[in-house]
Amino acid sequence: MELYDLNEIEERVILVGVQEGDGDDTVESVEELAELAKTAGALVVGTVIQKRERIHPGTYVGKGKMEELKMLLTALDATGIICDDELSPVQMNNLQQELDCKVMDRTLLILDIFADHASTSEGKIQVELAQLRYRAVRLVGLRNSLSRLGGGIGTRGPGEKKLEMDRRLIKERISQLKRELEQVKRHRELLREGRKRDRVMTAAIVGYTNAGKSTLLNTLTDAGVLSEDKLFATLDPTTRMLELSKGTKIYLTDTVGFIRKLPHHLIEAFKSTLEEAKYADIILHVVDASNPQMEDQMRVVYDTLQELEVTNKKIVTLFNKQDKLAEEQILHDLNANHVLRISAKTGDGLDRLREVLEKIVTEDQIYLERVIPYKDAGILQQIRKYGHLMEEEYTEGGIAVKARVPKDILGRL
Ligand SMILES: Nc1nc2c(ncn2[C@@H]2O[C@H](COP(=O)(O)OP(=O)(O)OP(=O)(O)O)[C@@H](O)[C@H]2O)c(=O)[nH]1
Ligand SMILES: [Mg+2]
Repeated sequence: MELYDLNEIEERVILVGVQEGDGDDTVESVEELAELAKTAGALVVGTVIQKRERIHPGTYVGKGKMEELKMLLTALDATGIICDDELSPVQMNNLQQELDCKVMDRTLLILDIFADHASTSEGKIQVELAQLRYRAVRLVGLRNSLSRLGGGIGTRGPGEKKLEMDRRLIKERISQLKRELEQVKRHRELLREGRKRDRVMTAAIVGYTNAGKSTLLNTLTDAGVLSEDKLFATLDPTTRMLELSKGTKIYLTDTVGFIRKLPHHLIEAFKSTLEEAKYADIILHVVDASNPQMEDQMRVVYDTLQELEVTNKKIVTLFNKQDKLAEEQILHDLNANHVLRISAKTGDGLDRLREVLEKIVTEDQIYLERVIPYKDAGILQQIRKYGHLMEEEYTEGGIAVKARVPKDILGRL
């Protein structure tokens, strides 16, 4: 009989951050690291922040802090530390030797959460790829670190559980995963092309993790996507059709959330998923208006969109979770176009959102009033398929129609 489940080991961790120069968001970043640690199932028992001109290239923190950490580890009975930046292989090894505890970093933590939440084969391939790339250059440090508890953070994932893989095997596995990903990517492209051929616009729901993106999709379309008060609840994009008014439709795609210091390996591996926004016509940017870090989070979203080369889109900014705000917290000066206050949870403001979406969709369409000869009745089918047939009247001279059609279709009619 097993006395304890290896996955349920209690990890007691100390969070470590370095505030470089006059950087000012270290505290917030470390608070978020605590959320990530919680999501990954660890118990945060302490936090250490060091101010330094720059991160120590060999040991992340300086000598003095290292001594402090050693004492804290014993005093707090901690099993490991989590550093708020991605550690180089050298830093990881040195910390491991100096502190003689499990050494983790922000990237390992995020990869672990992704690994835990990946459910589709595409998600799993992407996570494993990102994990292997991260591990490949840190084999020694990770092996020493992760073998300590025999489980927990850093050991979750679709791939090989043991870290005994050698570099050559990892390389082979990486090429295999890349080939598999190529296929999945093509499949995703086909789906996208299919939607494009339908002439139905797509809106991508993007935003910081936990902003309420999935809740919004669920409230609007009954999509039944998992929404949770956890970071990165969603990894795989879900697309649903939303009927705006009779005949006007739009596709909505829920996407993986963004976070500050999103590991480079993840961006690379998740490119095909993250790129859903790149091929959308409209960006619905969901913001958690109840979060004190709202502005920083919005900036991270803009930066990430830029990195993914998502440009020239119509953006609708949605200040969500209004139901959580006190009257004095509500911003009253939101007059800019396409900025709305909503509650995805209560449904407040969503009628207005539907109106805005309808306006955007119809902006791209041209109003048409015309009598179509009976011999060209096929045109009606085209209008029904690609546009919005508002009225049809059968007269002597032909069919009198009032309709809206996408600009690029007009020539064909
Ligand atoms: N009070 C309130 N809570 C909300 C609202 N919208 C979402 N939430 C809550 O916020 C949490 C996160 O919601 P999700 O919809 O999972 O957020 P997400 O943006 O999809 O998050 P990830 O997929 O993890 O990136 C859940 O606990 C929701 O119930 C809202 O309008 N009001
Ligand atoms: Mg979600």
